[in-house]
Amino acid sequence: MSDQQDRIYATAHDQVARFSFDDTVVRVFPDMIRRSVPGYPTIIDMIGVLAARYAQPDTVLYDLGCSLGAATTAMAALTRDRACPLIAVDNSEAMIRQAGTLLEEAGLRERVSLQLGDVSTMAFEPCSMAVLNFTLQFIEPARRDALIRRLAEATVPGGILVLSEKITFADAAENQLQTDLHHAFKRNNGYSDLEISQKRSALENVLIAETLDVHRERLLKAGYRHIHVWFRCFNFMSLMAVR
Ligand SMILES: C[S@@+](CC[C@H](N)C(=O)[O-])C[C@H]1O[C@@H](n2cnc3c(N)ncnc32)[C@H](O)[C@@H]1O
Ligand SMILES: O=C(O)C(=O)C[C@]1(C(=O)O)C=C[C@@H](O)C=C1
Repeated sequence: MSDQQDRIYATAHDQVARFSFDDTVVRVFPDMIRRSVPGYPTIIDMIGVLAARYAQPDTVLYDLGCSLGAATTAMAALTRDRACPLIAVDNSEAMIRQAGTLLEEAGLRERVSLQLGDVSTMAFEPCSMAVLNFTLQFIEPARRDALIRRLAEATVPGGILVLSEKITFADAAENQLQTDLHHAFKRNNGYSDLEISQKRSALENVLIAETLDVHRERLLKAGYRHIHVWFRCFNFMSLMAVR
């Protein structure tokens, strides 16, 4: 059900509706994210590698805004030797339903607690790794500080937050260049100019990107001690913040 090609914005819409993670998106999500986010497969693989290094026994591993559970699956595969419960959360019913099917097929339903919920209001248990893989950008900016602070408080010493985001740049020319290069990446992956522009309208005021400096300051203020950007391509990056 979820391996179809993304053609959602291929035909002209009179009015482009706000982007939402509904059934239509779920059906094409693996194709959409792979063709829209530069380096997405690498980022997923490396989340597994980071889990192998940072997962501490008897602490939780969180996948927050898990969509179909790609990061959960990568973390589970590389931490089989440790008693770390995995908790995967998303506030889209359609995503959670399909994630349940996929985790079942992968034989992971026992190990993973899949929860429908809002990550900006949920309570966190002591964790050694939390992943926000392209999720924070969809959370209201006014709620971001409190979420990151609560996550930092729940993270055990030596534990990490992996934060992947689309970013903006303070310098207008650089912002334009990186945005153009991202659009060239999408075009090279088969998206038309119409698809690119309609998707962009749909994401307006839904995906609210911030600069790397804003992310860095928020993380340091929340109590993370070190921040390492370990992946960047055009206007997409992933960092790890160490508690
Ligand atoms: C771009 S997708 C994340 C991709 C996923 N982490 C992965 O690696 O494949 C963003 C996800 O965040 C979820 N989301 C957005 N706001 C949320 C919130 N407040 N609480 C929980 N999930 C949220 C969306 O439903 C969507 O599934
Ligand atoms: O398609 C775009 O232009 C995006 O900004 C990418 C992005 C993301 O960063 O999450 C936006 C929504 C979809 O979930 C997939 C990818």
